Amino acid sequence: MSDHSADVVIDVQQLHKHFGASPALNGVSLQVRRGEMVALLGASGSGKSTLLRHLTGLHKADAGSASRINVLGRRVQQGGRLAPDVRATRSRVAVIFQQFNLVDRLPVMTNVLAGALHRLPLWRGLLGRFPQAELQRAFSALQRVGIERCAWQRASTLSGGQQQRAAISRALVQGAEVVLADEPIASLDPESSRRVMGLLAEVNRDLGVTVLVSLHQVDFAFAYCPRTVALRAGEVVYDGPTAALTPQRLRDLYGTQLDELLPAPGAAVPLPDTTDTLPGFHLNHPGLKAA
Ligand SMILES: Nc1ncnc2c1ncn2[C@@H]1O[C@H](COP(=O)(O)OP(=O)(O)OP(=O)(O)O)[C@@H](O)[C@H]1O
Repeated sequence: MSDHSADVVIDVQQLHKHFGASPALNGVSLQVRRGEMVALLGASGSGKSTLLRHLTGLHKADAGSASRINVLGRRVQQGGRLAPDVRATRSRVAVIFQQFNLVDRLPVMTNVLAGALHRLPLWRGLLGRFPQAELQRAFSALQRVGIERCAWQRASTLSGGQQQRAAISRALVQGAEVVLADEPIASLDPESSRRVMGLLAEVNRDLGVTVLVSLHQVDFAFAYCPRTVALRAGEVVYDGPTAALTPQRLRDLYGTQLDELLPAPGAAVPLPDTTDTLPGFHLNHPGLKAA
């Protein structure tokens, strides 16, 4: 991988994290190249969220440790200290959480436009006056994920799957080069899960966005992610092609934890899907004025 160091957009070296006396990450090293779609697999408590949160500096590694994280060629943190310009890096990275993706009381459109705030003057965000080009971009992003008809609804009225699709729209409006998705399908039904994973795969394939997505369902890793990094108890126990994760290999890696990673008996195989969009919807709402 060192031959392609310019392509490495996520570079984690020797990441150590304790919460109190308990180790959560124990020397995790990981590199992801531009344009990859990688599953971060692991049972509950294996450290997936903790790792993802370090990538944008939401968690700091153990002070004084050898931990070092670079994203998009810029230092995020080293030895438990955040880089002073971490905000600039964050503006190029979108984070999609399992829940709490959106501001409930605001319209979906406003939530999606939040992706544009990093490149606009503060007053525009405060007054809700967005340039026409940004409104158009937000609407196109909602069309892309197939929920433009929900643009003017309060976010709280959307289903979980629709909320995740809105979060993907926001990432598109942001122009994110990297998407970090933390269990984005953990609380969704299988059909919504398929739709959300399909959209992440589409964004990765069509726009070249690098995607690191944590999952605890191995079948979704098989269906959508060519590469899997598997965590167990805060350590990387596998990093390679998802297709090479045979049932025996998974059993060797996870033992009794494997039940948590397998689909329920009889569950449908989550094959990739395409999105449907509704033609003929237009940008037209008095609540947000183009200016
Ligand atoms: N803020 C925190 N304070 C204390 N301990 C924490 C904190 N966040 C995570 N932990 C602990 O760190 C370990 C890793 O947790 P983490 O949430 O990263 O796992 P995970 O793989 O994302 O699990 P899940 O799939 O359940 O979200 C767990 O033992 C957890 O209890």
